[in-house]
Amino acid sequence: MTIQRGEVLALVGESGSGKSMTARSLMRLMPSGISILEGSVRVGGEEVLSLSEDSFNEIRGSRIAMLFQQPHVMLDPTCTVGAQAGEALHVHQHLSAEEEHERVVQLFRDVGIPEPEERMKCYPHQMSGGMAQRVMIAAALSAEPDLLIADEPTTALDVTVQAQILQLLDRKRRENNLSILLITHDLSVVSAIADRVAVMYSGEIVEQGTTDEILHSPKHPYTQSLIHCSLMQADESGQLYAIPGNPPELLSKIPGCRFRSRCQVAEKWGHPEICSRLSPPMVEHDGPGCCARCWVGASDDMQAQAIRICQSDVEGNHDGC
Ligand SMILES: Nc1ncnc2c1ncn2[C@@H]1O[C@H](COP(=O)(O)OP(=O)(O)OP(=O)(O)O)[C@@H](O)[C@H]1O
Repeated sequence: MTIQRGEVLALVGESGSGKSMTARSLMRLMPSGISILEGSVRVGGEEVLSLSEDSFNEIRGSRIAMLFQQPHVMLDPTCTVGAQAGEALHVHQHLSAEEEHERVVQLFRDVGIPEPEERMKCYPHQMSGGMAQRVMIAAALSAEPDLLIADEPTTALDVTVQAQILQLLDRKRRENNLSILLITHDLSVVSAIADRVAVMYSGEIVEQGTTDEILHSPKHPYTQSLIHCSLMQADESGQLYAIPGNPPELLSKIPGCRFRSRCQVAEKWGHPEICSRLSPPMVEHDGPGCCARCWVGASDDMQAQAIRICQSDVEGNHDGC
């Protein structure tokens, strides 16, 4: 994924597809026992995956910040919210206690927390979910990061508070030219705030594009099914649409497309054996940055080559086209 300055990229996909783990990997906040085996993370062109833990600490919280789903779970119940919101300032900007206090008051005011001086003295349990999330946003933005990773920031909130928090994030993105990676499975949130969307399935990005293209003209069969599900439409028998089957185990290595066993498009397509045997290529559609990992949308040449490989019954490790 690439996120431009001031852009909101939504990362969507069903539960368990690996969205949160991807976000945590960017921050190097994986659960214990999990490590990054391969890949690359660049911030403003600088590769940060190879940095030492000390060097990465300079970036975490200052250039990349993270906002989590349940503010009451993430906030420390034994510390005042003012102290917690000032922590990144303390670590990264080395302000005096007085300057830090002033800055937190400003931040609280900026994110819409009324009576900030008073509220700073509160403990998390004394705040509503919406106010606690505003504290988290103030804390995350305190060191003026370039990128905010927001993992389901509104899922635990009711719809009116959800709209306020989205408005706040949208305003901060415009004011600070902030880039946001927004993780969600709520497509109404995507349409409200995202510029572009990346769709994840079973640990892989299977499609990327502008919000308009993904929501109104999705190319990948999984994205099409996801949007169909979100419409909550019942069929003639009154059944709500659901994607049949379950995703494969994330760590399982399976030949071909990971969505194959649930894909209704492959069934109707003339060459489903390709989908079962060869890993699909990422195919560009409708201009740069819009692409889908599916054989059905591949060029005639790519499909012909894949058919030849399948027909010649070569069993080697064909990865992609
Ligand atoms: N790259 C990976 N390598 C190995 N295991 C992974 C990887 N990504 C995710 N997992 C495993 O899959 C589980 C689900 O991943 P994750 O919580 O990131 O999914 P999610 O899409 O954020 O789901 P939800 O929407 O329910 O929060 C993780 O607990 C982890 O065990």
